[in-house]
Amino acid sequence: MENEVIVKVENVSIKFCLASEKFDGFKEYFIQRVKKKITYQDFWALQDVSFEVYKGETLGLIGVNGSGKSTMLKIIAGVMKPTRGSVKTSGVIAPLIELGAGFDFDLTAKENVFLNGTLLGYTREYLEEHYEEIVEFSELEQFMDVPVKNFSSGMFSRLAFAVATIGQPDILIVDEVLSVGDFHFQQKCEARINRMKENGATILFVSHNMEQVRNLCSRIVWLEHGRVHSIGDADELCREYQEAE
Ligand SMILES: Nc1ncnc2c1ncn2[C@@H]1O[C@H](COP(=O)(O)OP(=O)(O)OP(=O)(O)O)[C@@H](O)[C@H]1O
Repeated sequence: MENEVIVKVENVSIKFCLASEKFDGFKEYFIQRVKKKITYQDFWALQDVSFEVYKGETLGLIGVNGSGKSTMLKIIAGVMKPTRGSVKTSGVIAPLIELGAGFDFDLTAKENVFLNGTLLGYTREYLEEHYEEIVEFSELEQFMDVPVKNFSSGMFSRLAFAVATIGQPDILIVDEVLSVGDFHFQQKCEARINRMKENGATILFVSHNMEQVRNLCSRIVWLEHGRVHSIGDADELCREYQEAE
C-alpha cells in the first residue's frame, strides 16, 4: 500500500526529574535525601513531538547534541515511555541503539553471539544457522574464542553490529552506530543497512554525519530543544541545518 504509516508519533513529551546538586557517591546522595536537602527540577527533553514514518522509507532525525534524538528513538523502540502522547508502530523492530548492551565481557565472542542473539529474540537454531555469516561479517574469525573484555572497542562494535543485524526487521532503528569501527567497516555497515532497506525495511536513522544522513535518508525530522523545528526533504533540510550550524 502506498504511504502506509508504520510509525505514528503523536504529541510526545517526556519529562526527566533532574537533581539540582551533584553528589560524589550514592552514600552522600542517600544522606542528603534522608535530610530532604535535594531539590529536583523538571526537564522536558521532548515537547509535543508529532510525525509519521511511512512503510519502506528511511527517515533521519537531526539536531544538535541534547536536542532529543536518542530519547525519541528509545521511545519508538519501547525502551522509554513518554510522559504524554503516544507512539504506534507495526511490525518487528530491531533497535541498534546501544550496541552490545547485553554482552557479558567475561564470555568469549562466540558465547556472546548466542547470549546477545537470544536477548535480541533470535532462536538458537536461527543463530546456529547464521553463525558463520556473523563471524564473516565481523571479520573476527581468529578471535571467536577470546573473551570480549580483551577486544578493542572497534572489534566489540563489529561483533555487536553483526549480531544485531542478522534478521530482516520491519523497522530498523539506527542511533549513531555507523560511527563505530574503521572506514572500511562503516561502509560495510552502510551497505548492510541499504540491503535491509531494499528488502523493504523502514529505517529510522540518527547520525551527526550529514553525508551519511543524505546518503541514506529521504526525509528528515529536525529537532531543536526537544521540539520539531521542521520536517521535510533530506537534501533541503540537511543543507539548511549545516548552514545554521
Ligand atoms: N535518563 C535521562 N535522565 C535525565 N536526562 C536525560 C535522560 N536521557 C536524556 N536526558 C536529557 O535529555 C536531553 C536529550 O537527550 P538525547 O540523548 O535524546 O539527545 P540527542 O539529541 O540524542 O543528543 P546527542 O546528539 O548528544 O546524542 C539531554 O539534555 C539529556 O541530558
